[in-house]
Amino acid sequence: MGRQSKRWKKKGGRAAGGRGGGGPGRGGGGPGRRDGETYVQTVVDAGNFKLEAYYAAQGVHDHRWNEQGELVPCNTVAEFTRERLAWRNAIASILPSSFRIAKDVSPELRQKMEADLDTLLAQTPTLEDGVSAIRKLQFLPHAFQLGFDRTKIRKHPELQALHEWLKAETDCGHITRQETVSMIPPVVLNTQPNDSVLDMCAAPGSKTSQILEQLDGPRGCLVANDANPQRAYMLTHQLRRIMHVNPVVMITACDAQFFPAVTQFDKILADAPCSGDGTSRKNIGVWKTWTQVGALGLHTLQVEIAWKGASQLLRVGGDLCYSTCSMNPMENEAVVAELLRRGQGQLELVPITLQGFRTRPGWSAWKVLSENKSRRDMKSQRNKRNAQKKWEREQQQTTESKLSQNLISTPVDSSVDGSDQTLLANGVGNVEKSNNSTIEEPIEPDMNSTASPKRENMDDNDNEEERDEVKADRDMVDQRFEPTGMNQVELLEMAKQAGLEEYHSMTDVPESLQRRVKESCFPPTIDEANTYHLDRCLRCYAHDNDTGGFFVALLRKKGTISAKDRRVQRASDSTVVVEAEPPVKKARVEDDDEDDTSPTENSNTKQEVLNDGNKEDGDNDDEDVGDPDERAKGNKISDKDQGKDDFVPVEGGVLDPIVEYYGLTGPEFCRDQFMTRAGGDAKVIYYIGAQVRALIDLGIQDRVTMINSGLKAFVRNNKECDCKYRVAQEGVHFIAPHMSARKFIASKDDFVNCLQTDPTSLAIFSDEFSSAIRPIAVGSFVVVLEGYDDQYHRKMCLSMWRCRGDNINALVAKVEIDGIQSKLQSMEAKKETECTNEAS
Ligand SMILES: C[S@@+](CC[C@H](N)C(=O)[O-])C[C@H]1O[C@@H](n2cnc3c(N)ncnc32)[C@H](O)[C@@H]1O
Repeated sequence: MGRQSKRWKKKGGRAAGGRGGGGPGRGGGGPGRRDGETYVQTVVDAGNFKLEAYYAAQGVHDHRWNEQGELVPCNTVAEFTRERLAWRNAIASILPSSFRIAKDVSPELRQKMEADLDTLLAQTPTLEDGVSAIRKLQFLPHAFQLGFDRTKIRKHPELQALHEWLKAETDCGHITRQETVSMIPPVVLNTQPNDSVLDMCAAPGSKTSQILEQLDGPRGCLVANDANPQRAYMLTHQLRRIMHVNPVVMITACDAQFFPAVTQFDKILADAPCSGDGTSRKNIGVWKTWTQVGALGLHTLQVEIAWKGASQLLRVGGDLCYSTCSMNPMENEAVVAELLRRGQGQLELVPITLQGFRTRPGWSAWKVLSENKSRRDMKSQRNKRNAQKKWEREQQQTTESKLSQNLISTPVDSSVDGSDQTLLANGVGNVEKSNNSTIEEPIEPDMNSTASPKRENMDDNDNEEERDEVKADRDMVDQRFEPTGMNQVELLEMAKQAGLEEYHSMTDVPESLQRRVKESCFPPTIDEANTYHLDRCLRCYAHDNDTGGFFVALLRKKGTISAKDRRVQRASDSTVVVEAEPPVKKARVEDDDEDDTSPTENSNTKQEVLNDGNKEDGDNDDEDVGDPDERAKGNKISDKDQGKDDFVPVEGGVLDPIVEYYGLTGPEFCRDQFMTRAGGDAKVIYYIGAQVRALIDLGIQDRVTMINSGLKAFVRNNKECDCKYRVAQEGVHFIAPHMSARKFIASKDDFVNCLQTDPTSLAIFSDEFSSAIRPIAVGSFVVVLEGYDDQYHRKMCLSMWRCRGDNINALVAKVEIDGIQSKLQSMEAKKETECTNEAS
């Protein structure tokens, strides 16, 4: 695939995956849009000299791929420079889109989807020279990387059909958009269907959902944890959205380095919090804020998280995958080396390869570089910068408010160009007048800023002076970067110009930096390097596969690491390996689990059901969800709330009538797997995987905040019928196999007729189907597509409601109905093709 040379061209605000402010430029077309593009381009072009000098000095550009596809040293200045520019251009261009087809999509549907995609891409013009429209990722079946980025797909008229297709398939859960490099750790971890897996830093959850697909059955277990309860809660929604609700998942919120060792897992993913400089292609903040301090500051946390995983939470023989989206050896090889050092031979690196994907071997040597500034210096520098920004913002706001009053009350100034007049005509008075243009500075999510966007005057037509300055700045960057030779002295000189110093050991490190620079930051000794095989780690660079930057390593545990071994304390290091787990404060977060408004059941359907198809009463399950303000208090915990979210067994008095009504039986049926929430008054009954239940019995809930687990099996009706609980669509595929009552097999036509959001008269169904349904009492029942009654994983079951009168109603969200319809269509298409083939 030709590498995409496209540069940043997004409008301000949304430009780099950042959060956009309002104001001129939003909505496109106006001067703000043009300026936003210029602004982002300006930031990226101006670069971050420190970042570039740091990585040049580390040796990122020392190797290149030759024509035979081998990684060879750069032997000349020209080779080095070419390599550096290829890297620089790649990290400064926008990340192309990538996605994968979900594993539970049937082979027929997958074939149809891939054919649809081929057709769509055949109609797509080549938008950039040398950019192929799509490539299949060889290291993961049914994963694709497109030649264009998300915004281009959304906005380019000729990509409209592709955009619609991606949107529709994403909505019904058939594809998951995920960065190419983010797909690597689950591939490397190679989870088996019955494994127990811990994802230590899981939010927002792209890798979690991929692992979940690998588990592929009710016997495994996946604990997805994140320190931030809000993010962990988002993870629940994310998994729901892509319909990866599964009884084997438990979502927790806990500092991973203190995760309680109540059990040991087969596989662990430590996708650690990192400085994220590999994300420069979607996060403009990297260019503006990167310093080496971020990585140094995270090194200890990364070691502690991964060490906790490897030493205590991983079973002997199990694998831990450590990954970051950073290229920094402080966050990568230095962390892995420290794990191997502490493991004293009980941990080893496993060689990994990714088919069809260029990766570079991990390093055994690197430099420890830092600015010689104390925390206090850095803080005061930051404060000064923030004060300056605040002042600029205030000036800006004052000017804007004066201008907007002026512009509204006075005729349009003839110097204002046509675009601004359009804005005024549209009633947008909030326009900066000087230089006839405005610009929004994007706010990146990682900046934690809620301040209004700063604007600068950088109109590329009218402000040539400014543009020249930017160009001069860029030229200067390039000049500073053009080494005359390639030796380390020169590279270090560049780093020095950027304010960085090299330290060869802890004794070199000034006292003021000793809290930041740890002994474990330094490269291994020669003896250590010979046994660690750090070259088995993988480095992924943006220009090698047109992706983000990434690092991944796979560690296998060979033997037990005893408490004594774990109590390692490095003599010259202030890092203490924490043995005792401090009590984890449980946090309560907003939770809608008891709220029967999950996306899997549309409000339209619910209304019909509650009105029993006859629209007579307004008995509403939603009323019972508690005071939303109370529930949205964030992660503060009160004594009252303590343990309220915990999962507890369902009382016999509640479960027995359900078991009887739906005839729940069979060798696999296990009452213990039905649980409810302590504070939920049994409004929802969850179906929980056996291994997850075992974790609950081991007391995990006493040590971590439980965000969510299992899936909704039954939901209380508050409606007069023989059973208080109806089957929830979310769990129907897991409940139906155990049902011996109120379950009906439907022919394809009857099944299709069930797929309505409104109550449907039984008169339109076959005699066989309607005569089976008519006699049953008002209440919940389940329909399974003929031929799928022994293939529940194919998800052809519907939760239905027998209404009063002669109606039935599907309790299924519109988006899920669409998904099932598209599955049925592809099955039909496949059948037709087979018939045609047979006939010919
Ligand atoms: C790189 S992101 C993880 C991305 C995620 N694995 C995915 O694929 O979507 C790092 C995550 O670590 C979380 N985090 C930060 N410190 C943590 C800690 N001490 N323990 C657990 N999670 C932590 C952050 O909230 C963040 O969500």
